[in-house]
This record gives sequence, C-alpha cells and structure tokens, in this order.
Amino acid sequence: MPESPIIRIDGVTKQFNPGTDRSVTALADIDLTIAEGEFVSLLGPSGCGKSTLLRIMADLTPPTAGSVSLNGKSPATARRDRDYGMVFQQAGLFEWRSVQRNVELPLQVAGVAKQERRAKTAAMLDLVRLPEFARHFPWQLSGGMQQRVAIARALSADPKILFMDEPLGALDEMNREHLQGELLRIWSDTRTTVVFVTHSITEAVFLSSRIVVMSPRPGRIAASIDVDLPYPRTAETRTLPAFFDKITEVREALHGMTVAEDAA
Ligand SMILES: Nc1ncnc2c1ncn2[C@@H]1O[C@H](COP(=O)(O)OP(=O)(O)OP(=O)(O)O)[C@@H](O)[C@H]1O
Repeated sequence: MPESPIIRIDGVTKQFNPGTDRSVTALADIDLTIAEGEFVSLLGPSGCGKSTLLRIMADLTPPTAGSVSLNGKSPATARRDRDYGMVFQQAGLFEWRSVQRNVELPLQVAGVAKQERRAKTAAMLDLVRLPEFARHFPWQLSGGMQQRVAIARALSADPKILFMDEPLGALDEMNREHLQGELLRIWSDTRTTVVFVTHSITEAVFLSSRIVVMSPRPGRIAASIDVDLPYPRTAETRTLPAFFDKITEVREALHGMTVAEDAA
C-alpha cells in the first residue's frame, strides 16, 4: 500500500434513496488508496458502482458514510483548487465555442489572463496532437478528435488527477485502440494520476498499472491486480503472451467473483 497516497478512500458506502422502497446500496465499505502517478482502472459488471465511486471522488455525489481525500484535501476543496480534471463517455464540448475556446474554458473560469490561456491551450492542443484544429468547431471533428479535445480541456489547468468515466466507450474499435495508445503517451508526458472506469478487460490490461476489480452490487473491492507489463506499451504489447496471461488472470478474478455471488 502506498505510504502517502494521492487518493485515499476510507470505508465509503453509498445508498441511493435511503429509507424508501427505492433504496439501492450501490457501494459497501470501499477502502482504496492510489499513489501519485498510478494508472488505475475500475473494472466490474454493469451496475457494480464504478461510476458512482468515481463521482464520489470527483465531488459530484456525496458518500452516505466514509471519507475521501484527494491530494490531502476533501473532494470539494480539491475541486475548487482544480486538483483534478474529468472526462466522460460523451466529450460534452460546447458546440458554439471553437476547439481553442473549449480547451481554455477552465482557465477562463479560473480568471487566467488571455495571453496565458492562449499559450496553455496551444500547448494542450500540441499534447493531444490537434494543433491545426484550434479554430474548428466540435461538429467539424470526429468522435475520437472530440475526445482528445475533452482530454486537453480536462488537463488544461494541470490537474494532479484525471478521472475518466468510459472515455473511449463510444468509439469504434480501431479508433479506441489508437486513442488508448495516445492516452498512455499523454499520461507518460504529464505524469498525471489516472482513475479510469471501463467495462473492457483488454482495455484495462493495456492501459493500467493496476486494476481494481469490483463485485456486483453492492460494489465492493474484490481484487487489486498489478499489471506488470512494461511501459511504453505499443501495438506489439497486445501480441505478447504476458498480455494474454494478464487478461486471463483478470477474467478469472471477475468470473470467480460472479460465480461466488451466484452461489451465495
Ligand atoms: N442517481 C441514482 N439514483 C438511484 N440509483 C442510482 C443512481 N445512480 C446510480 N444508481 C444505481 O447504483 C448502482 C451503481 O450504478 P453505477 O452507474 O455506479 O454502476 P456502474 O458500475 O458504473 O455501471 P455501468 O458499468 O453500467 O455504467 C446501479 O444499481 C444504479 O442503478
């Protein structure tokens, strides 16, 4: 366990609509620590609470019990200090703003002067390899390019942490694999800590330094699996026996848990 984790989750439980007949316990007793610079994927069956856990970390919904600390602060303070950025399945760009003006929006909200905003935005568009699209509008870009803009926007204020909720889930397979490679390059350039929600075992193994496997509802942590494949990972990584072995190990962790639940 990391000594001074950048993310610390202690005893988090989440109940929706408590005390009503629509009450749902989405998460139970989650303890998790994540060290600076890790790339951690949350993996588990649909409805196990992956998004809910991410949303609790990102101060989008409060836990019913337990606590979260980000960079030593409460999620609300970390949000104010722009310690984290967030990317969702839909890029969520503002259609009436150019790419440049989408990316600079968090800096504008933070009151950063125009010249500095423009310089930072240019650097971010270089990072995601879209420098020539600064003046385009979102509708002029492919889905994959829109997601790159969303990543540039999430990183524009230099957050220490990047929360990603199935950010590549809407892309076709080829685009998705390409963006996985790009995401690892961006992660290695920025050294941001990434927490990534996905349904895909292959995606989790390719990207992550560690995979946290969650059990069906109520979501609990069933396993934490280190992915010791060396970085940088490339198309060749996908052909290695060690890659397939890790996929099998993760699949068995998921399957074992499902069988145990079925037997219960
Ligand atoms: N706002 C809400 N009100 C009531 N129940 C909710 C709410 N949000 C989520 N839930 C329930 O909490 C459980 C966990 O949902 P969550 O979206 O976190 O799961 P998930 O693992 O991310 O699922 P998926 O992989 O399908 O996106 C589900 O049973 C869901 O129906």
